[in-house]
Amino acid sequence: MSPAVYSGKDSGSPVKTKTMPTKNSSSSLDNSSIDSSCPMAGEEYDSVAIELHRMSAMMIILTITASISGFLFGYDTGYISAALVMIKEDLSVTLTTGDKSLITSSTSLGALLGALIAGTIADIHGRKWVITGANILFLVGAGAQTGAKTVWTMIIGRFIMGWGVGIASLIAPLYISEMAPARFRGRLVVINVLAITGGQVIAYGIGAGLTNVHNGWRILVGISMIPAAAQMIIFAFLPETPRFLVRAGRKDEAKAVLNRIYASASDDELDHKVIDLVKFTQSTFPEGTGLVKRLYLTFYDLYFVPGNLRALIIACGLQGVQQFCGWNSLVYFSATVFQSVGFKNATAVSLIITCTNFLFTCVAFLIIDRVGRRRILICTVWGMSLALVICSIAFHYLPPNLLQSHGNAIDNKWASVIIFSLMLFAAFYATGIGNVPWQQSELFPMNVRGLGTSMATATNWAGSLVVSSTFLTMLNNITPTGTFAFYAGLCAVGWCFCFYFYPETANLNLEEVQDLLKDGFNINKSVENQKAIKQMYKSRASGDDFAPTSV
Ligand SMILES: O[C@H]1[C@H](O)[C@@H](O)[C@H](O)[C@@H](O)[C@H]1O
Repeated sequence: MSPAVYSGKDSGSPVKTKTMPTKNSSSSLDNSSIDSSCPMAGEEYDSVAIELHRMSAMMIILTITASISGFLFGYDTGYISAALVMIKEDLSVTLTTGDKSLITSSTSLGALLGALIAGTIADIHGRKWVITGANILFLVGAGAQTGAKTVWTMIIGRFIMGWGVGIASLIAPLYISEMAPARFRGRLVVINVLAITGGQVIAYGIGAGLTNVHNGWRILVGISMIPAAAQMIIFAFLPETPRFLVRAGRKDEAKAVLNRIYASASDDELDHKVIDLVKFTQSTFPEGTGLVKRLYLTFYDLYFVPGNLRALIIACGLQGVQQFCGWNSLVYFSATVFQSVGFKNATAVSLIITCTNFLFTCVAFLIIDRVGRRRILICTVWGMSLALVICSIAFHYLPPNLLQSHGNAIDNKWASVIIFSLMLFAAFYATGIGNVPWQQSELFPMNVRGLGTSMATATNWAGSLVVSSTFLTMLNNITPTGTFAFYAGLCAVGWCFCFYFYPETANLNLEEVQDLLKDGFNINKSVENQKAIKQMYKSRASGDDFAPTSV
């Protein structure tokens, strides 16, 4: 594959021949104007040009508004750590380990189910309305928990909210990546991850502040209804993605949306962009194919077209590594762990860990397009393993019953090592595997993107479910030392997966990713191609090395 040189006629890629744009195109895109028989569609043109425009303020508004979904994902998974130590007897009983595991994992189970259907619903009804649907689930779930008087009401509330979380976790990055100009896509998707980790920090912060407030956890849960309601209202006024509109045959509307994203683009450039999208998104199903047949064909394409299957293996594998490294055991239970080893304000200590996660997601934001996804993972996943080994050793030497013997664990040197090692773990995690898997939509061609991202997101939540429902039992049965050593081993396996299966996809456009995966995982080829592609964008964008990812 020769990097970055494609025919505008064939690929629809932003990286194409340097033929100049046509001057005679119509601004109105009826169906015939973008039919392949149309003269304009047959001309060669410079489709890099539109990608070199500055990003509009509208794109930033869209990204921030969509990222409220990420915030809710983070907040709703984050507050449970504090809530579990605050609930005490407010649900009529003292929570057992089983109750805590169920309350926590019911969200992951709901999210797993939500993620499974989200991609298909988004393909049928559009991305925008799926976000609204997730908001309704957030509101109902939070309402049920805020007023919960029993453990089961709490579990059901968390389960309903989980559906919202699962749907939102898939749809927000999808919405952003389908809206984003190619060269800003990597970073814009990381903004959603910043919102997730920021949401976790805020949940922990409010949790720490409300620790001693009677029924404070109800306030903590209730607060989540504000952003959910706000996003629902704002989204009513925001557009669908151009891709969905094109696929639905609403090309003029798609062009209008593109006009708001590429605010300074010429009419010609916008028309050609729509033509590109048509080539990418047009349905391959014969006219009149029913829903069941469509689903069957999409499944078939995803699992039996080798390139798609490789994309699926990578996307699901990365999401699996993200979850089975054990990070979320800390998000959900760090306060419980710190409390059990004798920290006085356990939630405040947990806050240090989530803040580290947030700060290093900012680092990822700065380097993801520059350094590349693969390189970041190869350089960070081994560090997670190392940090967990240190943590495991420190737990081994930590005196039991620290609370009774010392008053506060913070005075113990092994306790400090635990905090330090978990901060190190969080830093390595957040820079790499915490966000790279959310770039998943760039791996799939449009015809299997909804289903492919559903499968990958479901893998994420399945991992989260397993971790959240087994972590406390593991602590009891194989001790914290054994538990963290186990996760260190899984991180090592995760590193091997990244090394052998994940090619570098940064700076590639969609055709290049598909092409790359067609006949193998092509790790070496992908790494070699990077320099040439970066160089090409640098010269075209006059020194801007903020290169594109995919269409
Ligand atoms: O990308 C996010 C982020 O890393 C969060 O901290 C974590 O809780 C989520 O599971 C993950 O998907």
